[in-house]
Amino acid sequence: MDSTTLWNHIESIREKSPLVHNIANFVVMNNTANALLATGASPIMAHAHSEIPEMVNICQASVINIGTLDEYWQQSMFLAADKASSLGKPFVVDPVGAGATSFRDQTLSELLNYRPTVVRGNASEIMALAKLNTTPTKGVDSTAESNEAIEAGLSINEAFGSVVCISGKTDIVLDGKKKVFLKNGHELMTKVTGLGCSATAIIGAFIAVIDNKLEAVSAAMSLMAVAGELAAKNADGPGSLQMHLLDKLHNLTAEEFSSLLKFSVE
Ligand SMILES: Nc1ncnc2c1ncn2[C@@H]1O[C@H](COP(=O)(O)OP(=O)(O)OP(=O)(O)O)[C@@H](O)[C@H]1O
Ligand SMILES: Cc1ncsc1CCO
Ligand SMILES: [Mg+2]
Repeated sequence: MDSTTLWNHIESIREKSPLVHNIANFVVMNNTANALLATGASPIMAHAHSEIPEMVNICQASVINIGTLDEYWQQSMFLAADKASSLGKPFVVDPVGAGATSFRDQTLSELLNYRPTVVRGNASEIMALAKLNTTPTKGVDSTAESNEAIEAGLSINEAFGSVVCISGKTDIVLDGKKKVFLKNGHELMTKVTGLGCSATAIIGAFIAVIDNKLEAVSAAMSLMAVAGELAAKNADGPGSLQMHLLDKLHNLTAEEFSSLLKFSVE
């Protein structure tokens, strides 16, 4: 895996424009749809029980985000995960606020049993998910560093086969064989809600078209972090960061990407 491979994957999303089904959350629904469009994908947000199986069937991947979970949406998520796994379609789970309440944890443990293609969360969420958490989750924000969650990520990969992404200052993407470390991004990204949710939605687009899932998730996270880093340079604060980020997801060039990307594989 090298910088050119990751860039080629970013271009393939722009060319193929996959249709991505999202069960998002009330906070980020608009932002994540816009992030997918800016990346070159085609988003559709849908959670009605009556249409989930058909929707999953026509889309190339699904994104399941538990951010504003309720009893109705919980069933939407199970329907989507069930249909995706029976059709062999890729899906990604964002365990927003894992460990905060037993309702979230029960929902997540059921979702994991459908063997998500990818799980992407911050360090606190990944540790809560692996039931190894010794640090209480502070709502939806992480209280831990991503490298503290590597063991937790590996245990999720071993139990459920998922590629695991732990986001933070360093984004870590792992499967049972390799670990990818991405050191781009900007601290200001933690001051805009739902950039992790946007990262997860973008992962949905990449797993829709790229067969190698470790590469797909690494390409998605490198796009998000490099675009965020460039956007932060032009931003006066969180409001303009969100605006510049959408622009950069859309118009990032090969030169910008290769000159900024900081990644390593172990
Ligand atoms: N301290 C940091 N420095 C640089 N980049 C960061 C930092 N923290 C997060 N990021 C970047 O922000 C993006 C979102 O990751 P983050 O870990 O904040 O997600 P999250 O906690 O799930 O966010 P949310 O729940 O608000 O969606 C990633 O692309 C990541 O690289
Ligand atoms: C703030 C917040 N609350 C539920 S979902 C969400 C968006 C970040 O995950
Ligand atoms: Mg999150």
